[in-house]
Parts: sequence; C-alpha cells; structure tokens
Amino acid sequence: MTDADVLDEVFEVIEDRKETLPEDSYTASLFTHEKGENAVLEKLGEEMTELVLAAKDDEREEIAHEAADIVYHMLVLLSMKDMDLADLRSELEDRR
Ligand SMILES: N=c1c2ncn([C@@H]3O[C@H](COP(=O)(O)OP(=O)(O)OP(=O)(O)O)[C@@H](O)[C@H]3O)c2ncn1[C@@H]1O[C@H](COP(=O)(O)O)[C@@H](O)[C@H]1O
Repeated sequence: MTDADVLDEVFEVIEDRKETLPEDSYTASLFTHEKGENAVLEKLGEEMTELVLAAKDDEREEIAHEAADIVYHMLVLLSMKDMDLADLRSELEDRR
C-alpha cells in the first residue's frame, strides 16, 4: 500500500464518521458540539509542540507518532471545512 492510499482511506473513514456519527467513534465526537472544531485546533497546536520536542530529542518513533496525529487531525479539519485531499494536492502541485 502506498502512502497516498492510506491517506485516501483514512479520509474516507473520516467522511463516513461525519455522516453516520457512530457513538463509539472519536472522529464522530469531533464533529459534534461535544468536542467540535476548537478541540481539533487545540489538538493540532499541542501535537505540533510535541512534534517539535520529539525532533529536538531525535526521537524517531515519537516524531512519526506525532506527525501521524497531526495528519489525522488536519484531515478532520479539511473535512469540517468541506474540503478534501484534492484541495491539498492541488495546492502542493501548484507550487511545483
Ligand atoms: N488516525 C486516527 C487518530 N489519531 C489520533 N486519534 C485519536 O486522537 C485522540 C487524541 O490523540 P492523542 O495522541 O493526543 O491521544 P492521547 O493519548 O489521549 O493524548 P492526550 O489527549 O492525553 O494528549 C486519541 O483519542 C486518539 O485515539 C485518532 N483517532 C482515529 N484515527 C483514525 O480514524 C479512524 C476512525 O477512528 P474512530 O473515529 O475512533 O472510529 C481510525 O481507524 C484511524 O484510522
């Protein structure tokens, strides 16, 4: 499986959770008032700090863990704004 595949798959799951809102889903809880957009923004801020600290300490596993947390919460944010990976890809492609 390529990196692009797993990103697409996780985004699809996020979109599904947004629509079906299962009770036991962390992702779904972010789309309800219970947590909401502010929780996602706070998480992104915390995780960015944790990523910087992990990088300073050269903790490779921790760097990967924090980077994955950031990517997941960033995908949730894109979905909250009714955006998707195509928006991200086209922005990156425009810079080449
Ligand atoms: N990639 C993720 C993912 N990354 C992080 N998280 C959750 O985000 C929350 C916060 O992450 P943290 O690392 O900060 O968690 P923590 O250890 O509680 O740390 P603190 O809150 O104590 O700081 C935790 O509850 C994690 O489980 C995620 N929850 C879900 N996914 C993906 O979303 C899919 C659907 O998940 P559900 O919506 O839960 O079904 C999963 O199969 C995964 O692919």
